Amino acid sequence: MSHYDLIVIGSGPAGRAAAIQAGKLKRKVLVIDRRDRLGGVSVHTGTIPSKTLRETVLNLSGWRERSFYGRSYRVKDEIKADDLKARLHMTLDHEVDVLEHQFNRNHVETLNGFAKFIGPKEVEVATEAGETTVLTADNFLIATGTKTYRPDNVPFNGTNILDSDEFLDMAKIPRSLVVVGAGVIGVEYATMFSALDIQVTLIEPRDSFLDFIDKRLIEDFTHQIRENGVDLRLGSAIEKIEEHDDMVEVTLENGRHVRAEMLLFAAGRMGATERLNLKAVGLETDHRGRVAVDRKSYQTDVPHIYAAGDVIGHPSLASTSVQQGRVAACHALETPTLPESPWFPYGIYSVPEISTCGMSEEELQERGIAYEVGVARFRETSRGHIMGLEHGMLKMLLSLKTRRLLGVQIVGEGATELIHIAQAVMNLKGTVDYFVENTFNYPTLAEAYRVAGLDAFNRMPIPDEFKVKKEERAKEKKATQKRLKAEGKS
Ligand SMILES: Cc1cc2nc3c(=O)[nH]c(=O)nc-3n(C[C@H](O)[C@H](O)[C@H](O)COP(=O)(O)OP(=O)(O)OC[C@H]3O[C@@H](n4cnc5c(N)ncnc54)[C@H](O)[C@@H]3O)c2cc1C
Ligand SMILES: NC(=O)c1ccc[n+]([C@@H]2O[C@H](COP(=O)([O-])OP(=O)(O)OC[C@H]3O[C@@H](n4cnc5c(N)ncnc54)[C@H](O)[C@@H]3O)[C@@H](O)[C@H]2O)c1
Repeated sequence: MSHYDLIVIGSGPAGRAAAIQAGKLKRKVLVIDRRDRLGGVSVHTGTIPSKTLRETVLNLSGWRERSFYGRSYRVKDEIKADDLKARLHMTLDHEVDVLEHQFNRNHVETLNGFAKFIGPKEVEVATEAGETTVLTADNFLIATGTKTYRPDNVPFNGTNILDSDEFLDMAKIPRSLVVVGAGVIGVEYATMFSALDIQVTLIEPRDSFLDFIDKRLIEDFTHQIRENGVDLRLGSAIEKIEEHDDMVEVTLENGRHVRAEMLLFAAGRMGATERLNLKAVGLETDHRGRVAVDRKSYQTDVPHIYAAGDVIGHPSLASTSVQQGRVAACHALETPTLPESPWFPYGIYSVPEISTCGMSEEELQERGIAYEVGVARFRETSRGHIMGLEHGMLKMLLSLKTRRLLGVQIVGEGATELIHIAQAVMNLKGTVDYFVENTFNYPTLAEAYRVAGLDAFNRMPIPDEFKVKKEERAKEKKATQKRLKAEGKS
């Protein structure tokens, strides 16, 4: 029976980062994944495919050029499912290739099969062929991520009533699409397909959506997506979903009906822990199948078993999963490491993009923090004119007491890249003065930071150290007059 320093269950971003970290520390590490290809949800059905699809949609539809050439401008007239899939396969193959190479270089062993605990330091791995292997380790990392939430009353059929894992496999692009759930997944896919000129209805039972984003930004975003053709129905709980003559019909509790060729059900995800047999190690999960951990070390209640990534819940991002996996491996292998920074960005790859870092205006109000706001619109920047941007804004929130940057919210082109300036300034404890003192490349969208910074700066009280004292100024004036007189110039 093989024994390891660390066994990682799941090869998504958390498992991958943990395994490579263990390899760098020259420890014996094994990654088990039930899929025959490494990479997890992130590479195969989540982050990478959805972002590749977005890029393909924007390129083939000519979306970014339409403000110059009109709404009917297209790079390719008839876009088919195969056009979308071609680039997807190339990107995924490349991602898997890079990952396998990284594992090889770092002596990370891999095994394909379903893992379950059979004892505190023992897992059994079952292959698809029905063979089983038992392996032991000093430490374990549960990085099994999530699976889609599929309630029994939704008649999933794998063809036109799909969850988000199946969605990218569609045989044909529908002419009309209903997306249920205006969470991050629902909003991203709804807006991407709307950019392909597909009639999209986005249904959300609650009266609001993406509540962790600043309300003003969401208002701007809602206006834009409605203008782009998304039929957003908030406060619309679903009574039933049925299939009639190749069409999907959604009956809403308010009595209204929505019909479309395809339905995407994107109402959240559940921790993939059901088959791990966590009872065998004395661990429990919450109602969504998630495992509780100490948020600094990622240790579960069983000290040699760690958990990281989506399986521990919020924030459930590939980006944060990577950090968590690395920190967990270091802790398990008793190696000091740098902690995670407090401020990390959210990126929503909708059309248009949204990205935020730090607090929203609502959060500042709840906490009773006195603040000032600075706003810049992309159409007011030269880069925005060059790119033909009609929309897009950056909103900056600053403490009136300390002048520190507390939050930045961006909607529009390049938001997910631009946000890292805010992240750096916030983590380095920067103030509004940073944006006023520093020169930005011109013409860039990043210049919006300077514009928003100045907007707030002009309304903020000037700190004492910047104020030129009256007496000092009078003294200076006198000294200058004296000097000029002595030089015979006055
Ligand atoms: C459509 C979509 C788009 C997304 N877009 C973004 C984005 O743009 N940016 C971002 O940061 N995040 C995004 N995310 C979230 C991101 O994909 C997840 O945060 C990330 O994949 C979580 O990584 P993880 O390491 O927890 O595991 P996962 O990537 O979920 O991988 C877990 C792996 O464990 C395996 N596994 C499960 N159970 C077992 C078992 N018992 N035995 C063996 N193997 C097992 C699974 O097969 C899987 O391969 C998106 C998610 C989705 C669904
Ligand atoms: N760009 C990114 O970072 C990115 C992209 C996609 C997904 N993700 C991650 O994936 C995870 C899952 O995303 P998600 O959008 O599926 O989940 P979510 O929890 O973000 O959103 C689910 C939405 O569905 C609604 N809903 C819940 N039950 C419903 C029901 N029965 N009928 C109709 N609507 C219902 C909820 O009100 C909510 O608005 C998120 O945690 C997110 O962080 C991240």
